[in-house]
Amino acid sequence: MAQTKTKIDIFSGFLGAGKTTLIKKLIQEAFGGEKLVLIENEFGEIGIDGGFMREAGIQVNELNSGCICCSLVGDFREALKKVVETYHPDRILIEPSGVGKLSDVTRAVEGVAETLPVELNSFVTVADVNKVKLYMKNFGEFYNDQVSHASCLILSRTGKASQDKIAAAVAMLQEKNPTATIVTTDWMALNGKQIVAVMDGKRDLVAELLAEAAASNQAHAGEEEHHHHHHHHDHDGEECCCHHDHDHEDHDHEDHDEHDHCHHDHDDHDHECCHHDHDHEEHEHHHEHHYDEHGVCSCGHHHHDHDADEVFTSWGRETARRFTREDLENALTALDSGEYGQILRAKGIVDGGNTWYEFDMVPGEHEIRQTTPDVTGKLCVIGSELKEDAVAQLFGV
Ligand SMILES: Nc1nc2c(ncn2[C@@H]2O[C@H](COP(=O)(O)OP(=O)(O)OP(=O)(O)O)[C@@H](O)[C@H]2O)c(=O)[nH]1
Repeated sequence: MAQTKTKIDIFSGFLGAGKTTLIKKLIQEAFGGEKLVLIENEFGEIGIDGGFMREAGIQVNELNSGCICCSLVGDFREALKKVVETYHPDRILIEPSGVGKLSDVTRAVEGVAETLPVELNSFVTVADVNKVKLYMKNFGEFYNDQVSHASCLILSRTGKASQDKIAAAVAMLQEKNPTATIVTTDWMALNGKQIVAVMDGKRDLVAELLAEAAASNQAHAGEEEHHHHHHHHDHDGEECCCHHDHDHEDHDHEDHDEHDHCHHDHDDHDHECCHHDHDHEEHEHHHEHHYDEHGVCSCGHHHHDHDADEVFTSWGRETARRFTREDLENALTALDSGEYGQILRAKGIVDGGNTWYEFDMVPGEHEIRQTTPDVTGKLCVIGSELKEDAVAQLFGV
């Protein structure tokens, strides 16, 4: 009798998009009775979601050691293999880091699928309807990869969004991914089973992606390749002298019509091999690297993909400090001011004295909820150009 394959579903999406929320909904409403394993890869030093999921009795394997795209070739494949061999689950849900590239994850899954009884079932990307434009522009290299490689795009927060906002988001997403089904209905109005039916509906795309991933895996195994492929040369020996890949293909030339203000000049990283700042946003306009048509910088080096940890910083602390709701309100409001860098995500769980609080923050909104005690308080803040000392001071830790 043929062995039943473990289905793998990947839930990609930028920081704070709603991946965990969606996964929880599907676990409750659609995957009942199945033996599930959730693999989370949080970008950050402190895993917050793991505890929440454990409460629901779901096996969680956290890989907090940086982001998935950095540790992909080693850790991630190993973790996936271990999970399959140890638990033989019906389904593995993978939640990559919000700043992971979906193409990296699917490639790794495909690598594992060659030797284990697993099949890539779906790869969805959750996108906050309010942030599509902003993130496409500022973090396109990561964001657009997630959008363009998805078999299904699921918009979050559409319940409160205007028709125009939703239509604009859909148009931008369709430009990057014309074939994916886009779920625009507020999740609250849908049953998880309806969402899963859409996720499962794009088998032709799965086949396409598998073929693409297989070809890409082969290319990885081979020697050097053309500059615009999404390859990680740090694994096969070709690095820029700054030890990072640089890929500029996703940088657009749109004008700055939003008030977004991220400046990726990487002051705290030594990226000046060619005596130019590797500034991801500014060179949309200044082209300080002077690339020729082969993608070779004037410093004589190829520049390829950025690793997430070049662009995003995560700050995390475990703390026994007590916070009132007001303390948290003030801190989360201050985080959104721009004074602490461009904060993209904050979450945590803290002792509130008579109760405990957990909180979530994405640009423009935050939420504080009462919760049950944890073993200690945890704080996590992710952003670009994060002022870590100031953040620590803000939380008084
Ligand atoms: N109103 C509303 N809030 C949402 C929706 N989706 C997510 N949220 C809220 O947004 C915050 C972040 O959601 P998560 O599900 O943790 O997002 P995530 O993509 O897992 O975030 P990371 O942990 O950064 O990877 C939480 O406070 C959610 O309650 C939605 O569709 N509507």
